[in-house]
Amino acid sequence: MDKVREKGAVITALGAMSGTSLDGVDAAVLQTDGVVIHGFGPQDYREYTCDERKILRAALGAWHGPVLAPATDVVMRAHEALLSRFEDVDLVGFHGQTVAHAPRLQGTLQLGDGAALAHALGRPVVWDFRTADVELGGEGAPLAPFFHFACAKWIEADGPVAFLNLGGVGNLTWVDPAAARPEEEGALLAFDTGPANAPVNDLVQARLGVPFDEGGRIAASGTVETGALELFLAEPFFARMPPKSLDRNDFAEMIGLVSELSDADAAATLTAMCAAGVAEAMQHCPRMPSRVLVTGGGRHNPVLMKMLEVSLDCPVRPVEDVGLDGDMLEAQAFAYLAVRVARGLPTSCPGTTGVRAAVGGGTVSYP
Ligand SMILES: Nc1ncnc2c1ncn2[C@@H]1O[C@H](COP(=O)(O)OP(=O)(O)OP(=O)(O)O)[C@@H](O)[C@H]1O
Ligand SMILES: CC(=O)N[C@H]1[C@@H]2OC[C@@H](O2)[C@@H](O)[C@@H]1O[C@H](C)C(=O)O
Repeated sequence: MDKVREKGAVITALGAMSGTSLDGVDAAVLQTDGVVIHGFGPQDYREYTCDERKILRAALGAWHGPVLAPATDVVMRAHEALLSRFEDVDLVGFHGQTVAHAPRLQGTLQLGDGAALAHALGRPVVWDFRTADVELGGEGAPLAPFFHFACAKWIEADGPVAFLNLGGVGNLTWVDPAAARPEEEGALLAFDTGPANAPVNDLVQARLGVPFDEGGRIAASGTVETGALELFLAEPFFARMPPKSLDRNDFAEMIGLVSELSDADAAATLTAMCAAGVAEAMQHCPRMPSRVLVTGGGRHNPVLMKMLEVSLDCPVRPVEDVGLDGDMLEAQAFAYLAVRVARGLPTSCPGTTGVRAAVGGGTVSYP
């Protein structure tokens, strides 16, 4: 614990992320002083079973009520099982599972009890990363951008780059690596781009009983229905200036737009919606980045990657091209943010969430 408090010491932090696509929990170790990335460590993954996923799905959109306790139980059990596999960890960053997100109305809700996890693991746990930002007028999301800033420094980017995360929802971070600190004005612009994999996952789960369109194989043989795509792009979300963030199911009704289409055409159209949302998002970048570095599960989908390449005006590459791990970047982000919280450093700023002033969000619980 002393090391966590010792100013400037490099911490071995373990981050855990249970994302909106509901596939499972990612966990990864990062060595950092909360500013610079000093190294990457072991990582692991715990997939949710079909039954667990059903319980989590049932909790989506709920702020209270009987669906939350069993879902919290699933989240806690999965995290305890996964995180107890790691040794020699100084600090844990625990994101939890977002089930509801409406920052200007009810707030934002991530399931999971960090105090109970600290007790179970015998290590300090940083959690509830989003509430403080929302209370200060921010969107509470996205939060990975401060880590993206550190990644841009780590890859020694010599001009603006963008990170694009394609999970259940998509989010884009434009980074100017010339800035000294992430909270500096003009260093970062970040926001959610629109739905990413969630609508396709929901479609193929409902129609074919499979959790996602592996390798984009279903979409690959389909044709994009341009009328549905136009209706999608007419949604006011896309014209809105950042900051902006989404709940996983904010675009759930898009499935209705493809309900008459074949499986292949419906999957192709929903996949195209994700790419079109990103293309719209690029218009908000202060300057065109030298490249878009893609992280998250969507980069494994060649149909989606091709659509992005065709519709964006700059190269689109997976983050592996610059030596990062796109399956673990978010888990690493919450390890990084945990150290920042423990050190009293900010984790969001007006450019990333629209919060009134740079703020460090998160609660530290000790065993
Ligand atoms: N091989 C693949 N082919 C096609 N799609 C894939 C593949 N692997 C993963 N995906 C997609 O990526 C999703 C998982 O992405 P990821 O783990 O980045 O999401 P997440 O962390 O849950 O979401 P978020 O970033 O929104 O919180 C899967 O549900 C699936 O839709
Ligand atoms: C409220 C919430 O959990 N939002 C997630 C979600 O998944 C992707 C996108 O929407 C992003 O805004 C955020 O996650 C990432 C990890 C973030 O905060 O940067």
